[in-house]
Amino acid sequence: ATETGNTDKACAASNDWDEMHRRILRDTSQSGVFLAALDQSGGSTPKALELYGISPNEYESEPEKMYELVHDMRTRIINAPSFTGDSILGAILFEDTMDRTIDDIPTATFLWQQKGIVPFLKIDKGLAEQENGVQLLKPMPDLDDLLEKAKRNGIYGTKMRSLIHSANKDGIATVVEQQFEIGKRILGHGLIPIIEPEVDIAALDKPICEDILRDELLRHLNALDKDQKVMLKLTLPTNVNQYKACVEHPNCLCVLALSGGYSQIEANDLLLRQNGMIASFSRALTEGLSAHQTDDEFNDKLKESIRSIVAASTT
Ligand SMILES: O=P(O)(O)OC[C@H]1O[C@](O)(COP(=O)(O)O)[C@@H](O)[C@@H]1O
Repeated sequence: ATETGNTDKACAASNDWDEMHRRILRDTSQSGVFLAALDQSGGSTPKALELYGISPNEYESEPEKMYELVHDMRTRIINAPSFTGDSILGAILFEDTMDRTIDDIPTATFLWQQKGIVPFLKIDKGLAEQENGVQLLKPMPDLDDLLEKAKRNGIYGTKMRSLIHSANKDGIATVVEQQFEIGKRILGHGLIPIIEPEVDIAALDKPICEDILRDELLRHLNALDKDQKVMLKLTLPTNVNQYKACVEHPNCLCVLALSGGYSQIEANDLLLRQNGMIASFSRALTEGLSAHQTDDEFNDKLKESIRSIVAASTT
């Protein structure tokens, strides 16, 4: 009986994954939806909490409290009436968020079953030191275990962020190579990787970085097998339709845009010019939300932000 039960559970999980995949294929080709990035790591959470009106004094003496506070913020976002699958195609979670619950339901399951939102997991361990104008991903020694855990938790795909600071051809080539190498391991576990080689918006030679990056991305996309599909998550480019060839590439499910430190207005404005790119904003999504707002004020602000980001993601 136990064996049958386990098999049934495994089937249910894989049916859910297939259903999520159908949703991704359908909705990324239509546009008018976007991904919410709710995956600030331990390193970027203090800044996110500060912007939300919670100062480090409130948790400094108890490091674990920081994760509780940021989970409360994410729970408030996810529970908001406007945060549904109608506008939010997917949400990217930090591992700690996946490990926690919302209304006593594991976060990824809650997102999919109660909200119709496809859950993704941030799997990187942060950035290595800068070399050759770029920061590669730090080693991920437990990657295979983490990917299996992600699958058990009903996660559809993953994301990992590296960072490009300047137009160093070798550096950018190494970043993209590492992203695709790990991306193939992720595909091997039956998950869809989001390849995220961010270009720093302050890079002095940003458009040149973006030309080198596009060429490297296409080289690696061209080398994938027919059934190896990935997503890309990229800085909003300087040139209009910079990543058109990636958007149209058969191995690319969709091209997402990160907000990168641009304000919501700037990010939306830049995104509007890029046909086929859809938002996967973190800072530009949570801009203007505060722990000190009433629920009505919070929900109204989030609704307006979601409306504007949907409009910018529609081309
Ligand atoms: O925790 P990290 O790796 O510093 O990433 C911070 C954020 O960067 C992103 O990749 C992009 O976020 P922004 O839209 O704020 O640029 C998010 O997914 C993530 O929350």
